[in-house]
Amino acid sequence: MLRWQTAGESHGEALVAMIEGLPSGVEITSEDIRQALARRRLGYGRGARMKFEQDQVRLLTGVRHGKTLGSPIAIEIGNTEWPKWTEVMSADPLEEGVQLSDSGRNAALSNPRPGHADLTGMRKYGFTDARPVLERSSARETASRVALGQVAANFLKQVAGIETVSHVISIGGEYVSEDNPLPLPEDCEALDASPTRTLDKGAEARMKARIDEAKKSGDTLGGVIEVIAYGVPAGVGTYVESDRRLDAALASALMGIQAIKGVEIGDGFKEADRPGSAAHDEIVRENGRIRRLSNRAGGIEGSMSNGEPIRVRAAMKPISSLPRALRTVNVVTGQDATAIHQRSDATAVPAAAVVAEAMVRLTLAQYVLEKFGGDSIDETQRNIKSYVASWPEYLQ
Ligand SMILES: Cc1cc2nc3c(=O)[nH]c(=O)nc-3n(C[C@H](O)[C@H](O)[C@H](O)COP(=O)(O)O)c2cc1C
Ligand SMILES: C=C(O[C@@H]1CC(C(=O)O)=C[C@@H](OP(=O)(O)O)[C@H]1O)C(=O)O
Repeated sequence: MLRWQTAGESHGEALVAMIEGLPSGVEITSEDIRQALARRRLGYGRGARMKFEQDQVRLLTGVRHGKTLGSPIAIEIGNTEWPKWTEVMSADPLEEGVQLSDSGRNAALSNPRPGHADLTGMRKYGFTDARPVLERSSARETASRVALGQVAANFLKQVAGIETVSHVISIGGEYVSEDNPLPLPEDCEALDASPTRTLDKGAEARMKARIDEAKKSGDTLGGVIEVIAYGVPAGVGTYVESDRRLDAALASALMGIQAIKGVEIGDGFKEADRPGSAAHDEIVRENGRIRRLSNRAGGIEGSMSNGEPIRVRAAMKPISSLPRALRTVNVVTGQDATAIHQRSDATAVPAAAVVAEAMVRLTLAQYVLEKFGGDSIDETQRNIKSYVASWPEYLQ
C-alpha cells in the first residue's frame, strides 16, 4: 500500500514529507525534486515570498545512488527564510529573558481573514492569535506534496510510460479556448515558460491583464486548472467498492488542496446537460484495434481507467488575504475590524495546477500499485506487461 504524509509549518525551519510503499529501483535524485519545486514557484501574480525564499531539498532516506530501496523515503525541504523566524517559530520554549515583541513578525493576528482557516481554527484549537493556525493551513505545505509527487511521477514513467501534464483553464473568468488540443507531455516546457501556464497566447494575455487589474484594485483571483494523465492502462481502479473508486480518489486528492472548491472528471458538469447520444464515447474498431471517437468521460468509466487520457479539473477560489481587506471581527475585543493583510499572492492558480498534478501522480501511483503490486520496479513492470498481454490483440 502506498502511503504518504507531510509535516511542517509555513515559516518553520523545514517541511518534511514521507512516502512509503514504493517498489525498489525507482530512479530519483534530489535534482528531480528541486526542479519540481521550482515549477511550483512559477506563475504571474504570486507574491514577493516566491522570489526571495528558496526550497532547500535533502533526500534523507529510502534512496541509494539514485534508486529507491523499497524502504520509506523521507524528504526535507528547508526554508531559507528560517533565520528570520527562529524566535517566532521556535519549537522549544524561548530562553529565559528573551521576550518576543508584540509588533512585526510576532504581532498578534486577531482579525481573522474571511475565507481562510483563521476564525474557525482559532476557536477549534483554542488560540486568540491566527499565527498558529495559518502556519499549517498555509499552502506552503503543498511544496511537500510536489516533492512526493515527483517521486510518484518517476515511478509511473519508469514502470509504464505514464506521464502527466497540468495547465490552467481560466483565471478570474478569462478562459482558454476549448478549441485548443489537449496539451501533451512534450508541452511541459512551454507550459512552465508561460506566466499563466497556458498554451493559448490570447488567453494568457487576457489572464495577465485581469491579474494586473485585480492587483491594482487590491483584489485577488481564482480559476480552473486541469491535469491530464497519458498512458494509464485500462483497469486501474474499480467499481466494486465505493472507497476504491478511481474517480472518487482523484476527486478527494484534488479537493484536499487548499482553496480547491470543485472537481470534475472529464466533461463533468457539461455532461449533465447533454443527451446520452452526445455524452458518451463511442467505441469503434479501426486498423484491427479498438478506438474511442471522443473522450468526454475523461478516461474513466465504471471508476476504472479505460485506456484513454485521464482528464480532471479543479476550481480554485480566490486568495483570501486581500490588500482591500474584508470586514471581520477582532476575536479578542469582539469589535468590528478589517482582516489581516501583510502580503499575499494575487492569484496562485498556475501553482495550484502544479500541485494538482502532484496529487494526480500520487493517486495514480497508489492505484497502479494496488492493481499490479510488486516489490521491485521490474516485478511491477512484468505484472503490467503480462496483464495487458492477456487481452486479445484488438483490445490492447
Ligand atoms: C499554491 C497556493 C498558494 C496560495 N497562496 C495564498 C496566499 O498567498 N494567501 C492566502 O491567503 N491564501 C493562499 N492560498 C489559499 C489558502 O491556502 C486557502 O485559502 C486556505 O487554506 C483556505 O482554503 P480552504 O478553505 O480550502 O482550506 C494559496 C493556495 C494555494 C493552493
Ligand atoms: C509560502 C507559500 O505560499 C504561501 C501560501 C499562503 C497561504 O495562506 O496559503 C500564504 C503566503 O504566505 P505568506 O502569508 O507568508 O506570504 C504564500 O506565500 C508557498 O507556496 O511556498
